[in-house]
Amino acid sequence: MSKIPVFVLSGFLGSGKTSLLERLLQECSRRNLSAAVLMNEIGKTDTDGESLSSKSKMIEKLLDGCICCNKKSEVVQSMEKLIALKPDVIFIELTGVANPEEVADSLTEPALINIVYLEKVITLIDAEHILSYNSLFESDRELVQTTRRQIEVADLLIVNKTDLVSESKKQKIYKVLLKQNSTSRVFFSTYSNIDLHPLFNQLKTPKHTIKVRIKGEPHDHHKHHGHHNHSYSRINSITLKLSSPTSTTDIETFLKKWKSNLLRAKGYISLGDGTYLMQHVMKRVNWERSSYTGDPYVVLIGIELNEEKIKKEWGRTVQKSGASS
Ligand SMILES: Nc1nc2c(ncn2[C@@H]2O[C@H](COP(=O)(O)OP(=O)(O)OP(=O)(O)O)[C@@H](O)[C@H]2O)c(=O)[nH]1
Repeated sequence: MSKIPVFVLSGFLGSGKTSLLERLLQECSRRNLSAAVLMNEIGKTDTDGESLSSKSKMIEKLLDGCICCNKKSEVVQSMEKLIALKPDVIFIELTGVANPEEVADSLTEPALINIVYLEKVITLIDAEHILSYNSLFESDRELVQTTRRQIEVADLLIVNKTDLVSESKKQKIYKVLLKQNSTSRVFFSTYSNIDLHPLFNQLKTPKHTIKVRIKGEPHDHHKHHGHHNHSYSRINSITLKLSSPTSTTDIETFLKKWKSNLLRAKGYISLGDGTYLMQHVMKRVNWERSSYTGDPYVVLIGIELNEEKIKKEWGRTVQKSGASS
């Protein structure tokens, strides 16, 4: 029996992993390949899963924690559930603050090693923000280290969001990436739109040996005297609910208040004329009409977000919207 190829999709918060996953699922369906997905979200709620559930029926979700830290023990169980469905290929989308090595390591667990193999670690790079990570996260060396490892261990680097940067910035990013990982192929894209043929054509010759190819120093978290190499350091997430329609201005004003502590926010929000998927990466906000019918919510992911303060401010924002709607 040939082993099932596993693609690990890595990259910092908001870099374009889900956009790539959607393209990969479309390509699988075009090729009549059944695809299973293991999704991991730091928060308790799963915004991306809503849009993906129409594209794959084989989805396992690990919420409220990071697959490479406190959820690591559950990876094997989730993978076994997916394997039982006999997919042709499995995609694992990591949280933006996960270290892909840890997941690669999980695939070598006895229960999985003879059934799956790591085909590729693909790391998405947010072209707009990558060059500011060092200064943005200067107080959090662990986070800087994680973003570096995501680049260093990648088999394929996709510099995404190139519509938001100049040609000279693209060249600068390319040079930085080459320094950190000289063997990976580098693609430039918008909305994670790359030529997927080479990725799939290679799958015609299934491999029979596990290939957990980690570049650089071998990493063994057991050597850290029992201290697991956590990737998400001081990152936390907060889920906020809202019952009445609000406005984009109120939400965006609320989001701005948390400045650089807020790295990512997403959720389904009802505005006057229907429900929207709101996506916020660093300072940029996108609103997209959605057919979501569940209860509206927003998830905030950031560095040491002050839950009490945020919930209080949210209360004021929601009340204001409620009063004016
Ligand atoms: N301008 C622009 N926006 C993009 C591009 N790619 C993705 N986005 C937007 O960036 C936001 C985040 O994209 P996702 O694909 O959800 O990123 P992600 O890495 O899965 O995000 P998380 O896993 O939630 O951290 C969404 O609003 C996308 O529509 C791009 O190339 N250009």
